[in-house]
Amino acid sequence: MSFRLQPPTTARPNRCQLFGPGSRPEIFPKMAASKADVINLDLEDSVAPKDKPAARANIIQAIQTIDWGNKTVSVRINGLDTPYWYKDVVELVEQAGDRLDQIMIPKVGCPEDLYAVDALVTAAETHIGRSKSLDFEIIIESAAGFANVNVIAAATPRLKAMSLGAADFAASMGMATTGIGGTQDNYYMLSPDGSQHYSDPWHGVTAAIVAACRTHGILPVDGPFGDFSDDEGFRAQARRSATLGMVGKWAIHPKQIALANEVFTPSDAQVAEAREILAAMSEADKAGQGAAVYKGRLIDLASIRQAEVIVKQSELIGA
Ligand SMILES: CC(=O)SCCNC(=O)CCNC(=O)[C@H](O)C(C)(C)COP(=O)(O)OP(=O)(O)OC[C@H]1O[C@@H](n2cnc3c(N)ncnc32)[C@H](O)[C@@H]1OP(=O)(O)O
Ligand SMILES: O=CC(=O)O
Ligand SMILES: [Mg+2]
Repeated sequence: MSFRLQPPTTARPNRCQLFGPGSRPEIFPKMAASKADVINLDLEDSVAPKDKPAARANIIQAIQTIDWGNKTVSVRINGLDTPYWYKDVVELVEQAGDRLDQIMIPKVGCPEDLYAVDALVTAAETHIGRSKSLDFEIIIESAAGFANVNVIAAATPRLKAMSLGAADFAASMGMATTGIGGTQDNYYMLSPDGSQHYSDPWHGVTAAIVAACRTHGILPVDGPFGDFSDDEGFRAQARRSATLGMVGKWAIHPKQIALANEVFTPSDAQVAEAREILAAMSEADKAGQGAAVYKGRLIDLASIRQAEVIVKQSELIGA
């Protein structure tokens, strides 16, 4: 560990973020009744330009009137390259009330994007005397976002979570695909025997997001998987993200909620093994040893930190 200690990551369940267009208020009660940890009411790309004002009004009314339980309630605003975002911010802060926990800022490319939104949110909060400070989450979904992810992660203490947006990311990077996440047909390695092995085109940016997030105590989240008919494709993508350190994944259809919760909730077997490792290391400590053998493999002080990740995650979720 560096002399500069890694801060603890925001402590909240964030296994599944369920999205719904702000222009479809009839689904809001279903979203509230779902098993998603985070609700993302959308003002951005799932809402047609002519519907933006009505979507804002729908969302503000729904935040005030629907019982969202203990979910994190977040609204995705429009990007800073549009004429919509400032009204999104001002109307939400001034009218939505304290049940609004967070706004999601899409297509963030540099820390100054967050500085600008922070300045506007701070002014609006001060103007109305809002007692609860609004949190931010962002989407990394551009070449600039990828290139600047580390400085973006340090931009404001409001920032609590960061998602990978595979669709816009692919477009911005000029990737030859129309798929939203998952395996891509042409991204494979050829084995000596001629068989194809698929690689993960999202690996680089995923690892960069996780590193930036963990450095600054922010939750790293995997974004959308577009083919909601492909459960196994979703699971495979989510398992890769979880293995790399992400804490959850978006659901763009209710079918995907259970899949995300399944992958991002540590299994009983994982938790039991983590507890056994902690117990074995406790015994080793009593015997004056820093290393021990568990099921035929080395465990040492780093194994304690690895096991604690799983135990803490299960305790946070209450699994
Ligand atoms: C790349 C990105 O930016 S992704 C993020 C932005 N995109 C979004 O927010 C899209 C979110 N998803 C949706 O809008 C919708 O799920 C769609 C368009 C994909 C599919 O909608 P539908 O055609 O209504 O789906 P479908 O008929 O399978 O719905 C089944 C049930 O789930 C409900 N439902 C659909 N979507 C949602 C949702 N997001 N949340 C809660 N319930 C939903 C339907 O109302 C329906 O309910 P019912 O059984 O009571 O009638
Ligand atoms: O906003 C999400 C994306 O994939 O683009
Ligand atoms: Mg996007």
